[in-house]
Amino acid sequence: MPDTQAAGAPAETVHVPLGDRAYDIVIGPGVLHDAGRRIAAVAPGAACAIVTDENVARVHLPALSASLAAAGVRATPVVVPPGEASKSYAMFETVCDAIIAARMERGDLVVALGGGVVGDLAGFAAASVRRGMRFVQIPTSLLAQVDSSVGGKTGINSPHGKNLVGAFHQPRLVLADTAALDTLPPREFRAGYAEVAKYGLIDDPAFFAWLEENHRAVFAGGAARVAAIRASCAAKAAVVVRDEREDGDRALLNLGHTFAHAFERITRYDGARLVHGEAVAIGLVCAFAFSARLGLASGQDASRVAGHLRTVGLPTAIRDIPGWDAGAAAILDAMAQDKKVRRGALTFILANGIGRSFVARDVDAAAVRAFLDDALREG
Ligand SMILES: NC(=O)c1ccc[n+]([C@@H]2O[C@H](COP(=O)([O-])OP(=O)(O)OC[C@H]3O[C@@H](n4cnc5c(N)ncnc54)[C@H](O)[C@@H]3O)[C@@H](O)[C@H]2O)c1
Ligand SMILES: O=C(O)C(=O)C[C@@H](O)[C@H](O)[C@H](O)COP(=O)(O)O
Ligand SMILES: [Zn+2]
Repeated sequence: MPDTQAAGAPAETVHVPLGDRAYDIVIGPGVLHDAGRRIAAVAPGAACAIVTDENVARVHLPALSASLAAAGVRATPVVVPPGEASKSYAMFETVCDAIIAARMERGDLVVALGGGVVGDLAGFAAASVRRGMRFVQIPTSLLAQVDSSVGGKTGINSPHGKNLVGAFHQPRLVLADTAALDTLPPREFRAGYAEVAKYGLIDDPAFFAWLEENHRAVFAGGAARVAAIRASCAAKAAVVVRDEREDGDRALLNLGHTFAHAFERITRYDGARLVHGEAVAIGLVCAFAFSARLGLASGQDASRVAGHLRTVGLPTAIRDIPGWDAGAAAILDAMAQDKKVRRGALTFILANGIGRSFVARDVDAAAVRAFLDDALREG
């Protein structure tokens, strides 16, 4: 359970001990204003390409630019349109060329200022330009602060599926300014909450129970919110350190995602209909309902998962996706491109109960199809 006592402190650090790729995640209100000093400390003398989106640039780029200028760091902003559609081949090319045009050298930094879209796109550019530049994450959405800024997965989408082109490229530093979340739209905060709940569902039932009790305080901000972010980062860091490149255990972080990524591809990454965290919420409910159907988890646990996510206002059924008209065959077809597929067989993260998730290889596609048929019928 998170320690909310300590959350009043100005900034806290979660260390990610990855040998020569180790880094700190600094969490707290106002850390953005100190970014210049912290960045200059991890990369003395380096210039920065700040990749951000239009929404975030409007509210948070001035503070970052001022902080870098005060620390004597040369910085060039690269601003992309907001939304999942920017995780594209075309935007990847635009961002890489802008970094190169700004004469950024290999030893310079790509700084991602924004949500997971900016983080994944900028990180992949950092992994690619001059065969690998240094990279700093300044996550400004809840989802990015608890998940996407940590662990080094970067990439873009293909029309065939989510995140199908990318690289593992760890950041040198993560600066999570919890005060930056005050400007985040409520829908996006809720979406990020699905990834927070995910950590409880994977292997920490006490954290899930704490969220059931404290979700109002987490949404309200303050100590409970900082505590939830810190606990999420610590949970993710522990898995990443065990299995950086997803040869085994890291797949647990994909709980709900075999479903979620299929929904996102079918809705063509249209954030007006479905954003990633919402897809994850429905995916988590599906993973538990499917586990219950297979006799692994109890129906009670499956209902508890759906009940909590519904309580915070997240969608919990496929039919909650506006304009949904695809059948089980289309969902299965999308799932066939999942990166966890092995020799054509589906891998799911299933659960024996809340906090008791496991990686299930060779899941029977016919069982998935029957489950989806019923889920679509029942709503
Ligand atoms: N690499 C990973 O490990 C990992 C993990 C989880 C999710 N992801 C990816 O992350 C992406 C989703 O990230 P997201 O939910 O942050 O979406 P996002 O980056 O699209 O951000 C959500 C929206 O909020 C806006 N925004 C962000 N911060 C803001 C702020 N402080 N104030 C005002 N507006 C703000 C953005 O402009 C955008 O419109 C997906 O592409 C998903 O696949 C990656
Ligand atoms: O970091 C991971 O590992 C995750 O699986 C975290 C997920 O929340 C995230 O959406 C990730 O991008 C999905 O990874 P993918 O390999 O399925 O694209
Ligand atoms: Zn995710």
